[in-house]
Amino acid sequence: MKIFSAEQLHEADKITQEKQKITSLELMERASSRIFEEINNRLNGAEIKIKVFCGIGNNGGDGLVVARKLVREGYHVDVYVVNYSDKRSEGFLENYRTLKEDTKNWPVLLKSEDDFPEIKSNDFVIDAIFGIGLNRPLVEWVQKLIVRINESKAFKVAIDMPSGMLADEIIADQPIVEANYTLTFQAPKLAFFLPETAPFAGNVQIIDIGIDGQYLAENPAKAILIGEEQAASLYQPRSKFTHKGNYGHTYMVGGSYGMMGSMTLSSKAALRIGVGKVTAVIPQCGYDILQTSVPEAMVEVVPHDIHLADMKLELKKEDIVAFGMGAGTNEKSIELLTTLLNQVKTPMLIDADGLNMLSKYSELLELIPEKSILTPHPKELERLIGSWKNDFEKLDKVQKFSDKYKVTMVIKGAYTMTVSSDNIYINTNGNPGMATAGSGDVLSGVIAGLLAQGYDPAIAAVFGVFIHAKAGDLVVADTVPDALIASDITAYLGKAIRSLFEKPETKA
Ligand SMILES: NC(=O)C1=CN([C@@H]2O[C@H](COP(=O)(O)OP(=O)(O)OC[C@H]3O[C@@H](n4cnc5c(N)ncnc54)[C@H](O)[C@@H]3O)[C@@H](O)[C@H]2O)[C@@H](O)CC1
Ligand SMILES: [K+]
Repeated sequence: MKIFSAEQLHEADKITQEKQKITSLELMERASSRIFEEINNRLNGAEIKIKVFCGIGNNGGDGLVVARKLVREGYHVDVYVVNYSDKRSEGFLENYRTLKEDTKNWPVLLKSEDDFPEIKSNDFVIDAIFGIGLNRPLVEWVQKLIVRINESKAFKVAIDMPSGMLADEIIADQPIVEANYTLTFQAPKLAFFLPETAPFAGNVQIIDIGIDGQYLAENPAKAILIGEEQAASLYQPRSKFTHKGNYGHTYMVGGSYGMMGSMTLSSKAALRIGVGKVTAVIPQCGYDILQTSVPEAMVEVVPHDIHLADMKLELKKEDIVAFGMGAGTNEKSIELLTTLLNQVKTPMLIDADGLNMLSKYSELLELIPEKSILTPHPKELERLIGSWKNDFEKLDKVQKFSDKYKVTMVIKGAYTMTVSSDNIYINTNGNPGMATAGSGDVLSGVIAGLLAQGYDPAIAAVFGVFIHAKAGDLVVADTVPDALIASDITAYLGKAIRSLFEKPETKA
């Protein structure tokens, strides 16, 4: 699913009105009716006090329409107009008039802190103060109102966006409504998925308001949310008349004394995702460990007992090399990475300590083979690209890094983002149980295994991240997040792929 910028969404509204020959007011009525239906379905006539906070733009207009419909349905509704400016939109003014005429429900005008109503924890708050039009810092009393709404602990539903949040940037230290639900129009917004802002959106539900399909199809997305259907379309099924040579050979290079588990986890995951052959390249101390715990893998040892050291690998031109899992940053290990970067011409996967080596010796960055995949967690990312002032700047820096070095970056987190030059792919499945030792090693094995099977690197990253997270979700469906360990993810990789092709009624 595509994610558009606020500017694109404003344009999409306009084009929809032109093409469908409807007024802005009619589109607002349509959109807000859908919001009303969602809320009404959930409340189901509950005797609850509803407080609707409306701004004076079109988001406020939506709030007024929803309020009018709730009043008509017999709910107890109080409407507050957050009068932050005199520039009321036509959609607001028209619906303000209708609400008053139609329901005799007079909104309360809020102009300062003195006017704030008491909000109780059992109230139901609808936030229609700002939507995608918010583009500058809020005046102080409106900030205080948002803080007051949050402190109330009332259940909060935001229309289109939680107020205070911008779709495409962040204003430092500005409070944002902590919504339990965000009912958002037509397309998700990028801010819903970034670590700093995502928690404020709560559960996001997309409300289809019939925006022009051609606009949505033809305009470039700011980012893409990867869903099951799309993941399924990326999968490359095996054909009958093939042998292991058709499924690639991946060299997993890493490990050090005490960290050999990284190599067993990543090697096994590469095999489980379907690679033809795996060779683990490890220090001598890991020989028995690897041979015993991953009998399907071949093992080559480097000329050192407890850490990696320089050696020449006999690679075929299509072989894939994954470097860094559990490697440590010993000088000798860096020599091996340098040799590999000079030798390998196919895209590599670089993870963990491999990334730390690249940060420490930035001249190595120039040697990374084109289309390689880097899989940093936030700390490793910071060492690579420097610090950022907010998540939007981080994405911008990652895109520039990806462009400069022609690599795909997998930014690991609750919502993992894969950045390949202009494209940002967002993964939302996965669960907190996956925040556990070794889960990144499994991901490296999965992506390297897909690369070796001939997946295009960006696709190997996107599909690998999706399947890894899906496997984690299937594990948790059978247990609790706390109990998940990394090898469980590997064990469920097959089920994760199979789940993409199961009919909805047979799905777990
Ligand atoms: N016909 C349409 O265009 C539709 C619009 N819709 C709603 O309209 C919303 C967008 O409406 P608007 O563009 O009117 O914007 P908002 O209602 O989000 O904001 C109102 C106006 O406030 C001003 N503003 C921005 N930051 C401010 C600040 N810090 N302090 C004071 N004023 C500030 C801006 O000029 C902005 O236009 C969407 O989020 C959605 O809820 C929906 O009804 C769907 C249809
Ligand atoms: K809102």
